[in-house]
Amino acid sequence: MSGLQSALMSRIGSYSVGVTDVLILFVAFLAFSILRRRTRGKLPPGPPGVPILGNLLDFPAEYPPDAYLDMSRKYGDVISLTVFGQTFIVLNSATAAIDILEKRSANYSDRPPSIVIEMTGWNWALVLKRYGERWRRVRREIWQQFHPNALGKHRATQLTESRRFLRRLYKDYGVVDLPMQTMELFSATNLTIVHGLPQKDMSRHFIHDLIASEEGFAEVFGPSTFIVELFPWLRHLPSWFPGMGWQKKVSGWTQESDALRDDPWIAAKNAMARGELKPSILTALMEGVSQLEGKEAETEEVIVKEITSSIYGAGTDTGAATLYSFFCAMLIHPEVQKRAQAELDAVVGPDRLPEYSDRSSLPYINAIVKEVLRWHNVSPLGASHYAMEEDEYRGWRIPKGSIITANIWGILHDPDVYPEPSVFRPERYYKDGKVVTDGLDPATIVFGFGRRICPGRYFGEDSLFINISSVLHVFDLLPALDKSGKPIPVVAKKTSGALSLLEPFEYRIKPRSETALALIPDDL
Ligand code: HEM
Repeated sequence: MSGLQSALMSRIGSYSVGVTDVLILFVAFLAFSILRRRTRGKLPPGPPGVPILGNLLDFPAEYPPDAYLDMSRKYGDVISLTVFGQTFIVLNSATAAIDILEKRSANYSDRPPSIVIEMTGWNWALVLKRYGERWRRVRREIWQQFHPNALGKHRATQLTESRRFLRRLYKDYGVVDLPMQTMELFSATNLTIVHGLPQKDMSRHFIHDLIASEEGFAEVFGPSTFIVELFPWLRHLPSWFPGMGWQKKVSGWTQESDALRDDPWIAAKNAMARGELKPSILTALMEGVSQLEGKEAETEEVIVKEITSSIYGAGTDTGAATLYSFFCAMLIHPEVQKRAQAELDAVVGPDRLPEYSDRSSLPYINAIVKEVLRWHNVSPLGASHYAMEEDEYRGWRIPKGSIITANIWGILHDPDVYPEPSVFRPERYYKDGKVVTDGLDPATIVFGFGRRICPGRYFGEDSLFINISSVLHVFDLLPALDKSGKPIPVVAKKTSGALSLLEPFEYRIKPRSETALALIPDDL
């Protein structure tokens, strides 16, 4: 049973008081919905559903993006599902996602309202903020730091952290697992650029905060499925009251969300007090705060914390999970690895590591970056958007308050658009020694749409470029061997969830030569 399905079921199951009232409400509601549907135009097609429950049982039990793509073969690229009067619209083609979420962004830039988000305080994170003044302010500040012309100032840190990553990959091979290695890389890069933390304060503690907060985040990130969303007054009942067990979960998630927001901030404040904080996004923003006093200063400080934590929260595990999938792709496709290394040998040569200035001369590496983003897209359903007003698309009605999901994974794994979608093939975007996307660039899809499009997209791609090129320049990535010395086959198995990871796989790492190994600085 899918998260949404089981949670909605449990909503029904856990409601034990006033069943008759609820039934009357449902019947009245059903009559009202049928009448409204008849008079106000049709919703986009979708499974027919059943009385009362609507499409509750149609929500996919297994990996939803694949199931939505299958559904779209029957009903078309825009499908609708309705549960208790809430319309969910799933967009399964780039055309529909761009038409609705991008071209009509003025109407679709809100996020679904959620009492659980309010209760947990998760709305400090930009990605969950409702559309409005606070969202605009936080987003503007983040964009100023990560638009294409601002990226140059971050590159020295990205390079240093990338070199450290190479060293740890080799030195800690077999001691620290690869998912943790990639998390350390992105965590350290962000904590330096965003918070200005000195090297000695880089702790796995912040990574653990991120991992610990994932369950609660996943729950609030998808449309929230708690009974309190239907009956808001339940939030005022004590947690010992029958049926209020969910409140304990919410309280745990609140603590985890607070820790993710506050821990790097506290570490930065401590480092500042010791005079050890480095110039960073945080120090630049706090300079502005230091000119203010009283309440105004307090409010501004909260905003700065929301900015810095939003970047750390959104930009660490997404990058790490994507880079992890790159390693998997290289083990499965040694021919891609060899072709990339030939390009690196020709352009960069044996005497140095790749630099950002090499990027335009490394089209095959750039094609790999695009294919990594597509092949294992880590945010398969993106973030939900919310229709602020009623709308019409291709003659269908999109009611005000509809929750709109772009099936990013489905769009990027549609065999009609990307033949043999499960095969990792950078050649999809590589022709005659150039990157040619022919309108198929995954980077225009994976980062979402419209006014809510990921503000870290250029920075994310920059990080992937430097790390992918550096790893391939120095190392051969190989499957692990079993006891009899045979390579262990690697299978890319994805996990379901708001952030999709690849399940762990074993690997070996081998320096391409002594000269290549010697390129990794040991004094960083
Ligand atoms: C491979 C890496 C990444 C992927 C696949 C990714 C994907 C996404 C997606 C799908 C969204 C939702 C867009 C929408 O609502 O339509 C998003 C939002 C966001 N991303 Fe990223 N992202 C990545 C890296 C980053 C990085 C490095 C940063 C920070 C520098 C970042 C910061 C954010 C923020 C703050 C939002 C919320 C934007 C808003 O709601 O207005 N992301 N990202």
